[in-house]
Amino acid sequence: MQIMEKDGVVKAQFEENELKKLTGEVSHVALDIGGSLIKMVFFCRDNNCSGHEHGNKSSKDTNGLTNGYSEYPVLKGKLHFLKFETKRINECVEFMSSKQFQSNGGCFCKAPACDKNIIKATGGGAFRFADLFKEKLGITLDKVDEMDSLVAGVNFLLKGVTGEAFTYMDGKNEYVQIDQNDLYPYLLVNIGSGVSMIKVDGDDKFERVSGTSVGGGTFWGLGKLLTKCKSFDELLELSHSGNNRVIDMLVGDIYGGTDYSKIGLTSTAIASSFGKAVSGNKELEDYRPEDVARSLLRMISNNIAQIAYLNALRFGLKRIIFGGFFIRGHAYTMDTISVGVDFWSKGEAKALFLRHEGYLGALGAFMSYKKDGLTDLITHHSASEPPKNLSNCSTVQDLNENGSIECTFQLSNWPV
Ligand SMILES: Nc1ncnc2c1ncn2[C@@H]1O[C@H](COP(=O)(O)OP(=O)(O)O)[C@@H](O)[C@H]1O
Ligand SMILES: CC(C)(COP(=O)(O)O)[C@@H](O)C(=O)NCCC(=O)O
Repeated sequence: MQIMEKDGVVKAQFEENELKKLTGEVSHVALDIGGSLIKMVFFCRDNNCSGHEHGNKSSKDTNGLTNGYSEYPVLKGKLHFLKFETKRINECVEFMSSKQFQSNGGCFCKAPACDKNIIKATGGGAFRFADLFKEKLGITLDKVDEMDSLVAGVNFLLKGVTGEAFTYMDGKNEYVQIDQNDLYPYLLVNIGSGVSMIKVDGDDKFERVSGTSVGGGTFWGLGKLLTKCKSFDELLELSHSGNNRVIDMLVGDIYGGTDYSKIGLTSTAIASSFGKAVSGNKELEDYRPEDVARSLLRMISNNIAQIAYLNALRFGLKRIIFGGFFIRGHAYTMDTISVGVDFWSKGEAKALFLRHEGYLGALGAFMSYKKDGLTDLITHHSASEPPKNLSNCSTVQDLNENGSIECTFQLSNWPV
């Protein structure tokens, strides 16, 4: 069985041998099955951790949990992150089956409300693939609303994980510690296949205020057609060496090389994305795929940044947090978005990015185990070091090494 793609986190944590060691140690799996990717978050107890932190010292069952104690068990371990392509959902199912997630995947607990073959799932695929999970794994997907999950996920990260949020501009990233008393309001812009914009005013207080169908799916879909790239990462990589000016029509192209300063446009500003393709007798083959990829990435990122800014302006929000796997920690994408937000807001609004950008929904679905007795999920320290300077790497992949999150939680529905 091949895992479609291992990002830095997974590579560091889940080489085959490591995966074998995880058997029987995994609990509380949550899925976010989106239009493009399946994101999985699961908790794995530390090997050296018995699973019962405080209270009685009597014998433990095979799960490392106590039998018939008056105290609730406290589990210590890590949250791990993994993703698969939605079109290859069978690989996800095979992975879960091989790790026997169906027998210990839901929860450790025995309370009726917490059946071990029920797992939390969000995203459209929680509806679309419910029968598949039931049929192949005997797992029932307990559906959690996608917007609720995104907000719960981002709030968890912003409150609990040091080094999670950062700004990115001119090749430099800066880690931002957000004061928890000054977290709200903010605009969450989740760039998945499509884009959702959510005004967040409190822990469970939010409103989806806007969205656009021109998102990550558009970039990858059009990019695939126009460049013949075989993978998303190949398309991103290609864009790295491209020059958008070959295809984009700049203000200077229209104004004879000069700025249009009266309305604040420099000669190098893009007047019309892909606009140059109209003039001349060039066919698609006459353009370098890297230039096409670059123009496309710039067009989509700019457009999202502009809609995000307009929504921030609409509600007087100063902080715009960008999530979703479209960003992929890609330097040029983040730079384009940041410059766009800065330019249109005249420096008033700030774009923030997240290290676990693509896992907001899955984390939020994971948090919803709270309702079933998982309480006090406490993170112990940061995912790892705060972001390094990104100037020499094209994606945040390097950053994500050891991106698993150390935590403990308590199971309050453990039978006494
Ligand atoms: N390995 C990948 N395969 C496909 N798309 C990817 C990949 N990595 C990043 N992406 C981008 O991420 C987008 C999906 O982001 P995601 O937040 O997972 O949304 P969804 O929930 O719609 O799947 C894709 O449309 C694409 O732009
Ligand atoms: C329908 C969705 C919430 C699904 O989420 P996704 O799988 O794209 O992450 C999202 O694609 C979206 O918000 N689309 C934009 C629709 C619109 O506002 O025009």
